[in-house]
Amino acid sequence: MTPVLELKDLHVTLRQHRHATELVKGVSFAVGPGECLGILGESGSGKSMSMKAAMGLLDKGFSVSGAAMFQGEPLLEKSGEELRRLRGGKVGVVLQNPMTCFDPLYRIGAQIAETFAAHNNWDGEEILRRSLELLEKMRIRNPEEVLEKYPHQLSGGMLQRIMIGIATAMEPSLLIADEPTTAIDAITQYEILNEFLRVKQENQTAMVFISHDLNAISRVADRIVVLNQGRVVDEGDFQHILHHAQDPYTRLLVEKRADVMRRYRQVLAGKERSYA
Ligand SMILES: Nc1ncnc2c1ncn2[C@@H]1O[C@H](COP(=O)(O)OP(=O)(O)OP(=O)(O)O)[C@@H](O)[C@H]1O
Repeated sequence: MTPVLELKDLHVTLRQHRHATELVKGVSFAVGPGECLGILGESGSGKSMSMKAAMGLLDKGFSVSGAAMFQGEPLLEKSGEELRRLRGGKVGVVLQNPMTCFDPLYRIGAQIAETFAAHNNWDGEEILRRSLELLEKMRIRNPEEVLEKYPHQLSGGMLQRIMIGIATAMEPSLLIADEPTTAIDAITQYEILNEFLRVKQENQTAMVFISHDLNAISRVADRIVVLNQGRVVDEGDFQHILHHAQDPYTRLLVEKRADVMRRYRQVLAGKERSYA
């Protein structure tokens, strides 16, 4: 089966003055329909850069080589306009900083409606119904009021949820989510991750879920790729990463998680004793 997304020996180099710095050094992976690939790695390891390069989101200072294929078509050969059409249509992209994805001058409702209208032939009533539905799915209270707000009137977490809502409502073939739950509290995060799982199962959406949060990744990802300094250093399912990861940073994340789980069990045991 043709993967939905495939990166083959992807390199990204930043050229500044006469200096060239290679930031992504030959990354390869593939994601199939209904599969979620988690990309784990510390800050600066090249997680965002790899996906931005594939989706044409880097400016002219960066040169990209290798191959990135979407449903068998080469992405690196597509024009800026073709890639723009793909994003928000067949490919949903949820970026790290939600503020940059909204226009400060327009109300949230108008921005959701614009995205819906650009990619569907829904009438005004259908757009309003779907806009309210997406806010409700993202656990946003008073959705009618929220549609009337400007971006600066909402919290970062709310904007992040709205962005996830828009991307998932478009039922894309591929959803790329870069640290999508960083600004969201733990309980809402749990519900949002369920929404990712639902979309993956119901629509057979392929997903790339970028995070440095091993717990979040372990809930949604079927397979995990670990990046370190622009290279893939570990790859496998969650159990493999938990027990056999070689990379020191991955080990550190795994140990930190084990430590949290140990303390959680101790607290539970303490509670049980005090109830006895
Ligand atoms: N606009 C830029 N100009 C110059 N270097 C950049 C730029 N953006 C990123 N880099 C560098 O590219 C490397 C990879 O960055 P990238 O954003 O992919 O990291 P990341 O793994 O996604 O981490 P984070 O989670 O912190 O975003 C880092 O060394 C970073 O400093």
